[in-house]
Amino acid sequence: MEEGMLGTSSESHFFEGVEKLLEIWFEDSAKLDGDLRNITRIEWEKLLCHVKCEIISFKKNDFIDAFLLSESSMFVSKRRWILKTCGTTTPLKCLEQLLELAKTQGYTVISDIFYSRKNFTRPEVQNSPHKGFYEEVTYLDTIFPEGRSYCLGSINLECWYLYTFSRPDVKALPDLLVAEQHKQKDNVDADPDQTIEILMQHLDKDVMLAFSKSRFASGPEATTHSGIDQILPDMIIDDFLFDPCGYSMNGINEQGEYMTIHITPEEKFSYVSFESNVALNNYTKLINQVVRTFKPGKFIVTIFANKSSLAYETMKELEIEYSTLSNWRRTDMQCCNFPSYNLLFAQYSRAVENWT
Ligand SMILES: C[S@@+](CC[C@H](N)C(=O)[O-])C[C@H]1O[C@@H](n2cnc3c(N)ncnc32)[C@H](O)[C@@H]1O
Repeated sequence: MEEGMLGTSSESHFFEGVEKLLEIWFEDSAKLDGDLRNITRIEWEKLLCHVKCEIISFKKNDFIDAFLLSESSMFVSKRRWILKTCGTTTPLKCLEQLLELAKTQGYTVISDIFYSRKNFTRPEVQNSPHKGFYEEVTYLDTIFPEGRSYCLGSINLECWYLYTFSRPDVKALPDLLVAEQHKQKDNVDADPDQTIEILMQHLDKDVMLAFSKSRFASGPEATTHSGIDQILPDMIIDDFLFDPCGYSMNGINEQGEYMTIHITPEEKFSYVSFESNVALNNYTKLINQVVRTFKPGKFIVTIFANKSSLAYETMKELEIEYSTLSNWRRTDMQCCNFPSYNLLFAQYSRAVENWT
């Protein structure tokens, strides 16, 4: 019964768990009280219509507003906006509206933008402009003429795409540029920032059973049973269990950090993503815990760290330590230095069946 429930009941059933991830940082606002969190829920709902998803839950603290969406999550801080959406959503289509909303808060200059995603399992079911990375880049280039695009990993197998630009590389949108690009380069990275993503596939069938309505009635039950609440225990969790299966959670803590996990448990296309900006000087323990919680057959890790972050100097150590773990075979590893961020990309597949 349970096997059938997470197997495909109809051969045509498919859900693209792989998310499109947009993160935008604005330069300090020209308005004294400028804050993206002043934007009303109604405005966000209108913006999300362009993406084709809805808000299903909301939690906030003094630092961050966390929206759980029908297809993943949105996090809003004073000058940073993150949108992560899966399925056949169209997040790039809300960009122009986002920039208009940001302008109402005095945010007219972008300091960093990151658009990234893993290769889709079924790119042919996506909607424009997400039918391929080239189409996405062409669309982004019409808005940000100075962006740069990259592909990490193996272009003919598994890969991860990134479109980015950072000041001082890039200016703001031509029509939104204000004349006050007065910050010195030394101040650009005043806020430490790091983001880790772990994108997992071929997940353990028994672990995935927890993320279905036939097993648990609610998100909190699945969170506790699976051990998700132990990954970063200081996070206040907002979780949701979809019917008949599927799970999403956001966590926020008093340091203004977030975590988010999204689970597509169907056996034929199982996928779990973990993302957090928690500040750690070594991510090995966190990666091990996430991997032990979900038991994937393969996964990708990406870590972005700017020059002020704890993680910046230790990314290389992480790589050395983690590649020595005997359970995993590293199939790819690349490091990139961008103007204000370092990026580590690594891909692993399970070498042995042993989960100890
Ligand atoms: C919870 S969302 C999470 C997607 C996320 N990007 C991931 O990591 O897989 C997707 C899962 O929920 C299921 N689901 C059930 N009802 C859904 C709905 N109304 N909208 C989106 N997903 C739904 C999908 O079949 C899938 O297993």
